[in-house]
Amino acid sequence: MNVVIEVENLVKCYKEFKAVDDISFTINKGVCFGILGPNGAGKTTTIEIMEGIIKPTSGQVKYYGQPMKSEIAQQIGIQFQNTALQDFLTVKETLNLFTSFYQHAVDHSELIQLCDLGEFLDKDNRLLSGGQRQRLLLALALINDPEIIYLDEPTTGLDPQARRNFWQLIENIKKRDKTVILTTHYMDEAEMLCDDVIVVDRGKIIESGRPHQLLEKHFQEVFIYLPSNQVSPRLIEQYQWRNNGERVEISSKNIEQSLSLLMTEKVSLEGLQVKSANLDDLFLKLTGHSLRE
Ligand SMILES: Nc1ncnc2c1ncn2[C@@H]1O[C@H](COP(=O)(O)OP(=O)(O)OP(=O)(O)O)[C@@H](O)[C@H]1O
Repeated sequence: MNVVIEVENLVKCYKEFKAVDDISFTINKGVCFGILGPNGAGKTTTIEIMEGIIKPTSGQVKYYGQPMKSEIAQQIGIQFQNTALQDFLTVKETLNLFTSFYQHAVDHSELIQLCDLGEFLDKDNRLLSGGQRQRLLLALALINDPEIIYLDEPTTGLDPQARRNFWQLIENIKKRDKTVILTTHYMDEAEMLCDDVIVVDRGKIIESGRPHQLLEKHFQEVFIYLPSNQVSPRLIEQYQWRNNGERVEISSKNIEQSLSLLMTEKVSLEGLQVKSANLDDLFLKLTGHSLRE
């Protein structure tokens, strides 16, 4: 696979504080690459250095083996977390305005379809819902038909349905062989969209790879859940199951064996749930603290 971006030993200090602490990774063409981590981990600082918006204290970022040049900047699209949209302009007028900034721009009808803007083209920017605003910001990031697209926490603050709609748009962009770099602290989003991820905590990469490979590497077990009132304290103590008062968690390396044990012990299986580990569980395991803390 072609390497598009190489990040080499990136460090960013704010006085004594290291917001980014010696980070290195590569991104291949056509992948959706996730930079994951909790608030303050250093995700935005890292991608702002990659985008050329801020300078690193040391280290470098290469595009196609070269330091960033103006021709490469033309191939990059950025959806910022907080882009100020012009008041009193409609969505259609905003597309026209941004198109005028570029020599080459994508056909509007294609963008409108790709980002699903059709229903609110004549709406004033100030009246857009959160999801509509994010779809417009995505369209603006795509207006110059970039090869590389940066999305910084694109679904933060959206309701679950709007998040899912947005994921579909990103899937559509991925199908066009674009390279997408996504920061997020939503692990379901990363699992759904990302081909490769780095997990960042306190400015350092603590794990990297394909989401499903990371989960296979770190978890051989699945989790079985039962309502607490169905499991006797004797069993909980004997098998050292976790009990949070509402439900009992049974970590199982062999689900058939665990289920037959429960049946032998005459535990009711009503309301039983089985869950595989996800990236949230991985983060907790790696750092000892949850992503949402
Ligand atoms: N200009 C600055 N001056 C001083 N400290 C800064 C500056 N910018 C960022 N930081 C600090 O660097 C650390 C990393 O910030 P960054 O915004 O990169 O984190 P993040 O992972 O993107 O978090 P979030 O999910 O909240 O956006 C934070 O502790 C932040 O307070």
